[in-house]
Amino acid sequence: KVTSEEVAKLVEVNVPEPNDFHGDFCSFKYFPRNLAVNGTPLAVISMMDTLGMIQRWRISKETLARFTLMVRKGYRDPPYHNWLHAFSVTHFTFLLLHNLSLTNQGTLDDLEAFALFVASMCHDLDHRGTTNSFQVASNSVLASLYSSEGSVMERHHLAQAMCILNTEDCNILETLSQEDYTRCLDLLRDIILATDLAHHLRIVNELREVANTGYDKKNPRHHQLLLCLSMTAADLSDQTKDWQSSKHVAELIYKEFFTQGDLEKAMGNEPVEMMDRDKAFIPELQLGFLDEVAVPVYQILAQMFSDAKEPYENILTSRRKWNRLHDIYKRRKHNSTSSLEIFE
Ligand SMILES: Cc1nc2ccc(C(=O)N[C@]34C[C@H]5C[C@H](C[C@H](C5)C3)C4)cc2n2c(-c3ccccc3Cl)nnc12
Ligand SMILES: [Mg+2]
Ligand SMILES: [Zn+2]
Repeated sequence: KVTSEEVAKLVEVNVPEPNDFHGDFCSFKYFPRNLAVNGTPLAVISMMDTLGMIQRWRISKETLARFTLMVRKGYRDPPYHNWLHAFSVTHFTFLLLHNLSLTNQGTLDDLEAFALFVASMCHDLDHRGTTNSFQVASNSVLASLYSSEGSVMERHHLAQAMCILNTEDCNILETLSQEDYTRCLDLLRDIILATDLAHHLRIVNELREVANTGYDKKNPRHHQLLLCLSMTAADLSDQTKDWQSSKHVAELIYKEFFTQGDLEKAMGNEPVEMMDRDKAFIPELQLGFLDEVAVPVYQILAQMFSDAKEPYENILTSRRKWNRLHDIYKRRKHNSTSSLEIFE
């Protein structure tokens, strides 16, 4: 799947500093989707090197190169849930670990940080651009495998990550002790399953509790909750960038949603409004998602870590812009506007 030439090219070149990719690379305002896609494998290696993970876990550069290329190849090309999404999620995880210094003061231990980074890369592997409920409704193979446990897609992403780790010369965990190896797989499982937003909604009250009482580094449950919060914050991080970038990403997401809605109609099923291009009013749907799901994530994070204020302020700005768009389009009478017209 990955040629030895591709691997050799990645191994031979010097590992650049993060700022060699862009002056703002280490800042929360940087939009990682602007990086040329052929530069992303090297950027992943540069981020891991900067976080000290290559040395700490004695990862061979060749194994890391092959693993990174295999993960990139493990993504399909739907409008949103592709490798560029996984890369942008991984970049935000890098920002959290690097800018909040989560491992220097023991907020997270080294193995948790490493698992969070690897999970970010792998968390949407082999995504088909359809939701968990669509798997069940369409009786997909993945639903037959996982629907009894729930989080169908997330269990598949985890299985794909395990497959890559079990592939010859791709196992970046091979140098870990038996104890660290076992714990790392458990962490990868918990973190990837936590990317199901239904799971996030189940723990969000507990997250608020921790933010109010204060994070306790001695409490293993607080470590677990912070890993889930960090993963969700990374997964939604496109909404914490500048307005034009956030709007462009929302366009990709609704392209995916509406394609699923078209499929559901073709199957004779009624899609939910969010997936129905004839019914969706995107500014309203976006405001709902920001208020009910996304903004609280960064509010809780900023409450726990003062250095995480910037993404919270950015998503509030983004919300204000969606609100303005909502009012402009709500006032216009012709409600036959095509739902994607707002992206013109
Ligand atoms: C901008 C933006 N909008 C989004 C609007 C809506 C939803 C969404 O899944 N809604 C819900 C609404 C209820 C309660 C739960 C479970 C289901 C039922 C479906 C969530 C996601 C959105 N999303 C994501 C994203 C994050 C993780 C997985 C998939 C995706 Cl697409 N990343 N960015 C965005
Ligand atoms: Mg996902
Ligand atoms: Zn994702």
